[in-house]
Amino acid sequence: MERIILIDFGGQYTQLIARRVREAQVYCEILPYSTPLAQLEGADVKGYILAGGPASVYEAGAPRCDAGVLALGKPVLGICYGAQLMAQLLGGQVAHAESGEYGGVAITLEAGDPLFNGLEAQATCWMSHNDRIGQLPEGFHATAHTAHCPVGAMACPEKKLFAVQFHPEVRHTPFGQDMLKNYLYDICGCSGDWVVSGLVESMIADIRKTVGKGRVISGLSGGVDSAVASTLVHRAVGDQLTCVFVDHGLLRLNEAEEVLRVFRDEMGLNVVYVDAKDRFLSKLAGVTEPERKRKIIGEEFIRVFEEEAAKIGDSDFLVQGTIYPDVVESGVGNAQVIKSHHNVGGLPKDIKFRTVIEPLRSLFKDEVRALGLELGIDEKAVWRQPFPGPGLAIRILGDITQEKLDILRHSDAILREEIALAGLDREIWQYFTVFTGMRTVGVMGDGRTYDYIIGVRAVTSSDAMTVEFAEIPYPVMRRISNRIINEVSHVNRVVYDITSKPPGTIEWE
Ligand SMILES: Nc1ncnc2c1ncn2[C@@H]1O[C@H](COP(=O)(O)OP(=O)(O)OP(=O)(O)O)[C@@H](O)[C@H]1O
Ligand SMILES: O=c1[nH]c(=O)c2[nH+]cn([C@@H]3O[C@H](COP(=O)(O)O)[C@@H](O)[C@H]3O)c2[nH]1
Ligand SMILES: NC(=O)CC[C@H](N)C(=O)O
Ligand SMILES: [Mg+2]
Repeated sequence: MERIILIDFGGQYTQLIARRVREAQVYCEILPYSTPLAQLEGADVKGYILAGGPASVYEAGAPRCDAGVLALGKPVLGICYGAQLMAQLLGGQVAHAESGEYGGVAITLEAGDPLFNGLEAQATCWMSHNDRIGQLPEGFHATAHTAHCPVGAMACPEKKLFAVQFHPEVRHTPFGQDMLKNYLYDICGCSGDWVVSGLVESMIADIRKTVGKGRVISGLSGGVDSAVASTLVHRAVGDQLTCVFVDHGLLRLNEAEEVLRVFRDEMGLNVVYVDAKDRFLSKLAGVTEPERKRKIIGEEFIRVFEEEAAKIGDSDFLVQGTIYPDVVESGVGNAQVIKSHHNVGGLPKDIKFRTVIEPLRSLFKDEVRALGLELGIDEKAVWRQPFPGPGLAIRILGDITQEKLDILRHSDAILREEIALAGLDREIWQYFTVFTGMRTVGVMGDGRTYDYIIGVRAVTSSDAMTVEFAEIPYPVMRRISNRIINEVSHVNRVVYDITSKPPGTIEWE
């Protein structure tokens, strides 16, 4: 399979570039800037993209990739920081500009540049920079400019080197996707062989090869990721697979019954239900720090899986439905640790399984859903809203008690019922309530109350990497708030979270 290597310099939009390349049906792999040249090469690599980043190339210690990528004879596209780095590595000059450009900017694209083939000369692009290329490297010419930026883009077509100061990957650069396609198809010569649905057979073959005659344990949560991962493994090795569904006491109302009904009864998977409520809750008692909670939960999951593996006669393989955002947010590579997802950053060091199988590790959620539909998994499971492995633990701020869990579960069930009644459950990516732990004064039945605030979080997204708060109609909000306050004891106030991601995250912890 052909691939594009995307070199990461810690920018905000690196993920987005990868998504856009994949949307154009070319597989894209993100590697840190520190990757040695030998690992960047490969016959299947059709080209490179150098991504953006917060640093300035002229600072000491600014991240640099091996300059050798520019001399491999394969196309390279620099974007923003990547463009500036290309200029600098090849002898051009980059300096701090008197005024930066942020947001939508008018740009003139030169005719004749293969990157801009078929595009209108006068266009709008999205900029986010304060440095600019002052002097072009030898052999380059400027191929676009804005009022404040004489080198809006540059190229040396003979060497297949191209660079743009703007961000083609964001939707606010309307011609961006067409430009990327020009790069991928005309310049890199890709044929577009990446379709998620085409992966099923090779994934199954890979799993079969890895597992051989061994036994496999799969962590099944009822979410789409583990449903797809488990189904792939089931197709590959049939009844060598045992799915383990852990009830850690942090599930939603009736969730355990529902998961067993769908996966055991309807889909016919071999599912072991483990009641681990007491052990999780006692390990978590009194713990308030979010990262501590995540690490405890990550470790306890593994201990339960190990015990179940021992019961079925030692299984060497553990399957997890880990997907790409879990890996990135856990700070693998250059990325910062935003939060340790229990299945990646929360894994203990001493884990008894010989191999952890994660067939979905490089996919985004919408790609996983496409695979799920391809595999014929129940539509309800495919479109189920994501639910984090640590469950309600990261929706209770502070320590976890049975009383708080009961309040949270009850309010969450009401929210889900009302969202479904309003027909909004497909539109909204995730919606849940949060136990804030704060108490306020209220008046109910002419008496004073001093009770808890429940937070409501509802967001729209396509991949959980960036989100907007959902614009739930006021009448629906009113019903949600009335019902929660009237029906859940010890709650006298409901607030709505209107934060996007970034700067917020979806979960509160
Ligand atoms: N209660 C659980 N029992 C067993 N395994 C679990 C449980 N919760 C999470 N896991 C494991 O951790 C992985 C990551 O959880 P995560 O919530 O990201 O994925 P998911 O539940 O499969 O899908 P979704 O993100 O849609 O909820 C799961 O794919 C699964 O392997
Ligand atoms: O399995 C999981 N283990 C975790 O530790 C975890 N933390 C967050 N999430 C889910 O990931 C998506 C992004 O969440 P955040 O915006 O809160 O980082 C959202 O869908 C979250 O619900 C998790 N899933
Ligand atoms: N978005 C970016 O890649 C910014 C590059 C560089 N830090 C600048 O300000 O120009
Ligand atoms: Mg889940």
